[in-house]
Amino acid sequence: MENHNDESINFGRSLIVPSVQELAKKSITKIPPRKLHTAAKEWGFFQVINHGVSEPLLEDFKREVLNFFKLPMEEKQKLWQEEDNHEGFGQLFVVSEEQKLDWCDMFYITTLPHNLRQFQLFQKLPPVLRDKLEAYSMEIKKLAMAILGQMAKALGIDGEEMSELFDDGVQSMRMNYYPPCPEPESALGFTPHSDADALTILYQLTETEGLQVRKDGKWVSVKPLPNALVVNIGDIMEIITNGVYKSIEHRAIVHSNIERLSVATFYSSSMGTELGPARSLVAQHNIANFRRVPLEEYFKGFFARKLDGKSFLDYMKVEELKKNYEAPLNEAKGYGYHE
Ligand SMILES: O=C(O)CCC(=O)C(=O)O
Ligand SMILES: [Fe+2]
Repeated sequence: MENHNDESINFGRSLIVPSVQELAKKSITKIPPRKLHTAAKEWGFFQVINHGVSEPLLEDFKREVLNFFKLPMEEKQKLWQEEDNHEGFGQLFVVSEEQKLDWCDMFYITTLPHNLRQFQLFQKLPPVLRDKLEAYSMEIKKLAMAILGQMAKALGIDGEEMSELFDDGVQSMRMNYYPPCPEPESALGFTPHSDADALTILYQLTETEGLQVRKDGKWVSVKPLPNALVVNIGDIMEIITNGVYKSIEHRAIVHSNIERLSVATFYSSSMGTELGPARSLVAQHNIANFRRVPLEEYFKGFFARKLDGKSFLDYMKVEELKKNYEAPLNEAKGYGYHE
């Protein structure tokens, strides 16, 4: 008898992969490293659902942050930034009177490790907010560690090196309030920038669209999904991965008739560590694309500048360093990087 299989046409084949619908029912720690790797490499931005941060906690934290921004000005004033420290209510990256400002009020606070906290500021927080913030900070650290662990696995970064870098990492939070703006076309809520940290986990508290990501030269909106968290790669991760993952420029736009709120939680490597490409990756790549500096020096340099795209990361690039060496010594110092 004739075998029909011999004649049947096969137009191609594909590797068998798991059902993502089934995968999505499990928690983030089960995301196959390859899927995460592709999202991190191609986009540098992705949303996670079933991330393990409980819905009641997200709701409670949201409510407390909304109330926090509704406090009367006299109350907020007690939590305002001081001349010599940028934690509290106010604005970041303002270095001159002439600079164009963002249409945004923010509250910035270092949450981890405990010894880096400004205890004065913590003590002045409304007690319920403080409780919820503690719980949220812990959960977000767990999530960040799970994602970083999976990324390290996908990249082949040595587990011990990763642990040394991140177990005691620096976590800070930036709560953003974007009020309605009378001229939304001529203002921005948040100027285009990449985040300085390793991994940012952003919680969009309102359903208002506003976050935009630069992808192939176009601004793409990140739609707020209920209970989802937005994850993005920061400059430190670009450096640690020796450039395999890239921090992505993003911005926030504002609207004429509606407010928007978000909380970005930044996770960086530990304070005592040196920032540079992971040694286990440099060994694989045979080249280091970024130089090494103590993390503290990197942060001080970052915060001393006006935010401007990804240009601070360029400073860390080895080619950039070479260019500097060719320049006369006084110009080479002109970056304003050292105190
Ligand atoms: O509000 C947003 O969606 C963006 C906030 C942001 O990029 C940041 O806080 O670094
Ligand atoms: Fe950001």
